[in-house]
Amino acid sequence: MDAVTVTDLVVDRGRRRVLPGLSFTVPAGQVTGLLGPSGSGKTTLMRALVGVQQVRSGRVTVLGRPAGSPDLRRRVGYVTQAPSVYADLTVRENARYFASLYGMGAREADAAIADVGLAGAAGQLVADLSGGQRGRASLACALVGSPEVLVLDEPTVGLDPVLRVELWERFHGLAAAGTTLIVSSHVMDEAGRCDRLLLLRDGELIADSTPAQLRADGHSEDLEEAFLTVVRAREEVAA
Ligand SMILES: Nc1ncnc2c1ncn2[C@@H]1O[C@H](COP(=O)(O)OP(=O)(O)OP(=O)(O)O)[C@@H](O)[C@H]1O
Repeated sequence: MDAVTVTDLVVDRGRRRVLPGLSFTVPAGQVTGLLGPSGSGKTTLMRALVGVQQVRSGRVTVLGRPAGSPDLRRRVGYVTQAPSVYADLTVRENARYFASLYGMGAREADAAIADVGLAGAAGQLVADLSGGQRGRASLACALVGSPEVLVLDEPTVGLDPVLRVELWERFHGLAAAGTTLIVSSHVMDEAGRCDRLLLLRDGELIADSTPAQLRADGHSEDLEEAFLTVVRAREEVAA
C-alpha cells in the first residue's frame, strides 16, 4: 500500500519554479530517503506533503486524503530543520505538553524522550541544550503522538556518528511497526540506510529507487559515485 501519492506537483516559491512537476509514490511502513543537494527542493516537497506549502498545481495524497486535511493532523508528524520546542521548558515538560495535545500521558512522553536518547537530559531546559540535543527534543515531541506518517527534515544534522546510527535504528524500528518515514538528508552515506530513495536535483526526480538498484544502475558500490554516474547519464541524454 502507498502512504503518499504525488501527481504532477508544481510549486513556485517567489518567482522561482522550485518543483516543476513531480510524480512518485511512497510505500507504507518503510523508510524513504529524500536525498539531494542543498536547494534541490527537499524542504519544499516535505512542506507540500504535510500541507503547509502553497502549490500551483498537482495532487498530493497522504493516507488516502488530500495533504493538509484536518483529519491528517494527528496522523502525520513533521519535524522541521529548526527545532520547534519551547526553550523555556525542560525536555520533559515539552514532551508532556505535546503528549497532552495528542491525548497521551507522561508515560508516552518519557518513552519518546528515551527513544531519542535524551533521558539523561530530560530535566534540562531546552535553552541549555546543544543544537543536536534540541533537534532530538523536537523529534521526541513528534514521536509522542505515534503518527502513522513521520516527515523528518534532516533529523541527523549535527549528531555524532553513534547517535546517528541509533536514530536510524529507531527509524527502522518504527517502520517495522508500520510507520511510514520520509527522511531528508543531503549526505549520501545516509542513503544506504533507507529502504527506498528519492533523489532530487533542481526540483526534478533523478531517481526513485532502492540503494541496491542505484548501486547497480550507477555501477558502483559507493552510493555517491553511483548517484553521480546516474546524474551524468541523464545530462548526456538531455544534451
Ligand atoms: N520563501 C522562499 N521564497 C523564495 N524562494 C524560496 C523560499 N524558500 C526556499 N526557496 C528556494 O526554493 C529552492 C528550494 O529550497 P528548499 O528549501 O526546498 O531546498 P532544500 O533541498 O530543502 O535545501 P536545504 O538542504 O539547504 O534545506 C531554493 O532555490 C530556495 O532558494
